[in-house]
Amino acid sequence: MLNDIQEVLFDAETIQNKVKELGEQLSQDFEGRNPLVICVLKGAFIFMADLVKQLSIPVELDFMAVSSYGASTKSSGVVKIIKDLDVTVEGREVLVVEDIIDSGLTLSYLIDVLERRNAKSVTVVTLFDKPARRTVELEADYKGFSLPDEFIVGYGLDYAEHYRNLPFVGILKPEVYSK
Ligand SMILES: O=P(O)(O)OC[C@H]1O[C@H](OP(=O)(O)OP(=O)(O)O)[C@H](O)[C@@H]1O
Ligand code: HPA
Ligand SMILES: [Mg+2]
Repeated sequence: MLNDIQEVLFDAETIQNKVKELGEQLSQDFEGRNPLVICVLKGAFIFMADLVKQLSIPVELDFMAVSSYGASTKSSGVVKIIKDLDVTVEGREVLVVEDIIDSGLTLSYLIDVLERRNAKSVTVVTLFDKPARRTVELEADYKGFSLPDEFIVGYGLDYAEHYRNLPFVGILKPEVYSK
């Protein structure tokens, strides 16, 4: 598995420091707002788990699974809800937790769904951002790291469901997906 990584971009400690920083900022900004924190599965599961441990305010958690990549390094363009929320977002201050914004299609679809369900506010925190790849205009309210236009894996991010368990984030060797 490690042989498939071309270069480590962010080691475990660098990621933890950034997650702590984001958690402290969000705790200040969401003080008194009782946010509903939504994890976008599967990719965001590790970021979500680490981030909520850094929140010092009361929060409620829920999970939603969406998918558009499958076993590809390019978005299919079709975002599918695989698992919906258990609770209603009507009137709630929602914080969406994403691992990465790439084309922006997943989040623009999700934000639209949450707004149509009458969330009071929708805020987005993403750990990674690839601004060069956007096909729809979209900015996260909070972001960890900006990335070059390379396909990355680890810390929740997969290629064909593999590598999610790596504790660091690295660039996948192109020969792995062009095989
Ligand atoms: O901005 P975009 O181009 O839409 O890409 C970002 C989305 O793609 C990945 O999810 P994926 O569809 O691979 O599902 P997964 O989280 O289960 O791996 C990632 O976790 C984001 O949710
Ligand atoms: O670079 C990426 N890696 C893994 N999953 C992704 N989904 C969108 N971009 C990426
Ligand atoms: Mg994926």
